[in-house]
Amino acid sequence: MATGTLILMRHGESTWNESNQFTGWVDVALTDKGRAEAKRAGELLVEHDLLPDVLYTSLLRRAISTAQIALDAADRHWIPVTRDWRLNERHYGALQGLDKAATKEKYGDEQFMLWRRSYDTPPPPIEKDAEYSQSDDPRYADLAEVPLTECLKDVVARMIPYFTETIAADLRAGKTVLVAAHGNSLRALVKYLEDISDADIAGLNIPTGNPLRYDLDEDLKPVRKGEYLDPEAAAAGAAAVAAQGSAAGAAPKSQ
Ligand SMILES: O=C(O)[C@@H](CO)OP(=O)(O)O
Repeated sequence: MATGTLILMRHGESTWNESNQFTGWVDVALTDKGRAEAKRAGELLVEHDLLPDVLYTSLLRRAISTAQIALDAADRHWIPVTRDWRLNERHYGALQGLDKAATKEKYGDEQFMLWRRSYDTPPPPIEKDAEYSQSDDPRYADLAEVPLTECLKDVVARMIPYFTETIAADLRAGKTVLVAAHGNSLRALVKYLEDISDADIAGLNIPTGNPLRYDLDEDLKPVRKGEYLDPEAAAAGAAAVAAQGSAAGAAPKSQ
């Protein structure tokens, strides 16, 4: 018997996606293209008759704004919202703010890919008083410790208990749940849902602003692989994310 429906949505293009900078917990805004992607995502929800009952977002404005624009387009701007730091992007440590292509050039392909996509190698920690540190950010005042860097394994450790203990309750109640989050926090959740190995998860990239649908059984396991509502755009978007850091992967400028 199928239970609730889970929709995962990475935020639309951000200003630092456009400028090709490592972002992590830095709270950057959407570009015009990102806002257009968010609106299109909302239209896709309507076209697929997938109207969310509840929304979960990270504490970062690119996810918050994307969800708000998408839900507004779907006339579901009024649904209950829960925001939690556990859905935040992976903290990118001392790489936050750096240009991806310059970082790849400086440290080489192998180190660059280890930091970007390995399961358990975190980037170097950020200094607590660095420009792009979140150590003094009031939104994290309740955390015992604000991360100074994270690898994907660390994100799995914070994200999956939140999914199984909190989000799962809404899914078990039969609700359609929208989770608006980030490339790497959603990679952690997809890894769990689709039981992807630590090695294979390196090859998974999540495109911006394209809802990914999961129908779950009563054990909250997907009855089939996740399906993007716009599969063609998703394939192109995932390839563009994978190529970031190379000249060919530079994000096109939004108009
Ligand atoms: O910079 C980041 O925070 C993430 C997502 O934009 O980048 P990457 O895809 O390189 O992990």
